[in-house]
Amino acid sequence: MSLVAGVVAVQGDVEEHASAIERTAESRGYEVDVREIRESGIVPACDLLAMPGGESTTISRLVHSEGIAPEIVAHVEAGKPLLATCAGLIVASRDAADDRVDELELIDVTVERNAFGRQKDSFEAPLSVDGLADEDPYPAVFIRAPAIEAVGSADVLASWDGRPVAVRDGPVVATAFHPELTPDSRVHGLAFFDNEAAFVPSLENTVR
Ligand SMILES: NC(=O)CC[C@H](N)C(=O)O
Repeated sequence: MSLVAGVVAVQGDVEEHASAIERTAESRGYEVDVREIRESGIVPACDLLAMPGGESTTISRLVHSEGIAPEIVAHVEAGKPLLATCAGLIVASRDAADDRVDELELIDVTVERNAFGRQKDSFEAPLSVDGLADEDPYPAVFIRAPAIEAVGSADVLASWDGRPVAVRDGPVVATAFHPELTPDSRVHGLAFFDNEAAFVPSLENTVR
C-alpha cells in the first residue's frame, strides 16, 4: 500500500514535515511518496496534505498566486485530511485578523498572529492532546506561535495558558505548535490516520 502525501512547499519548514510524514506512515506499515507542492496540479493526486509553519503572509500570497489555494479547499471539501501547523493554521483559519492573509476558511476559528508574548517567542510545553494514541504529554514546540482566539464549529484538542492551541474541524487538524519538529509522530498519526472525519482514498477498502 503506497500513499501519496503532499507538503505545501511555497515557504516554511517543508523538509521536517516530509520526514515526519514518512516516519508516521512507516510506523503504520504504509509506504508513502511525499511530494512538495509549489505549483497547481499536484494536490488532486494527494491522499493527505500538510501545510507547514513559516511566514503566513508569504504562504498565503503564494498559494493564491500559484493556483494551489482552490485545490487545497477542494481536497478538504472531499474529506481528505489536512494537517495545518502554525503559519499553516493561520492561512487555513476563517479569520486571521490581518489583511495580508487571504484565509482559506477551512477551520472555523479566529486566530491572532504572534500572540504568545515576546519572552515566550519560542518555548516547549508538555501538552495534553485529545485523541492521541496514548496519554503521555506531547512535547509541543511553539515558535512565534499564533493563538486561537475564538472557536466556532471546531473541536478544541489542546490548550496552553488558557488558550486553545490544537483544534480539529472535520478532516482538518491544526496546531499553533510544530509537531514536525519533534520525533513524536502522534499528532501526524492523529491527523492522517486516526481522524474518523477524514477519508484517505488509498486506504479505502484496507483495514486501517
Ligand atoms: N512558526 C511559525 O509558523 C510562525 C508563524 C508566524 N509568526 C506568522 O504569523 O506567519
